[in-house]
Amino acid sequence: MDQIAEGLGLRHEALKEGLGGEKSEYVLRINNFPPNPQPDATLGLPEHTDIVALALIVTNEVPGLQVFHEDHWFDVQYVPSSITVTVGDQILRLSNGKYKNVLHRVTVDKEKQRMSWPVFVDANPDVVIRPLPELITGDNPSMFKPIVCKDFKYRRLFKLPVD
Ligand SMILES: O=C(O)CCC(=O)C(=O)O
Ligand SMILES: [Fe+2]
Repeated sequence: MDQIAEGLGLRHEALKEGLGGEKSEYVLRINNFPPNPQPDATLGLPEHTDIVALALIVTNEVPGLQVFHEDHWFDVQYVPSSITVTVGDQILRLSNGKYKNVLHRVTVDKEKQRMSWPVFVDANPDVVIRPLPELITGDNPSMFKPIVCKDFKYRRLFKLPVD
């Protein structure tokens, strides 16, 4: 988080503070993708962006994560002992669009079981998610309206429009 803040030319703590500081949350999800005899006809997870700030993803040795970039789906290589970091919707909004949320999906393997353990870095539910004031200038007006985190997540989960 500190490095991303630095990449935006901000104080190290700026992003973490924008997520609620010590009250930001870390949630571990365990995904199990059983083998599937028809891998081309099925997805483990359909395309989505994560409604959180960041995902830190650890997987077993079976590849499957794909990210969308410039009109193509790219396989994310499995690298032993590595953590894949993806940017979610909250960082998109806090960074006023400078860091893009990653559209991704998960494919299934014909023979092997895939497992993944993403840790989601999430804002405190009561924090107002808004572009950091340091990033708003005359040339860079705010691209997103402020919204309370729990309302944002509710609207995203139920596919309601969000400004
Ligand atoms: O399994 C993966 O590599 C990613 C999982 C994922 O995108 C998710 O749980 O939101
Ligand atoms: Fe995801």
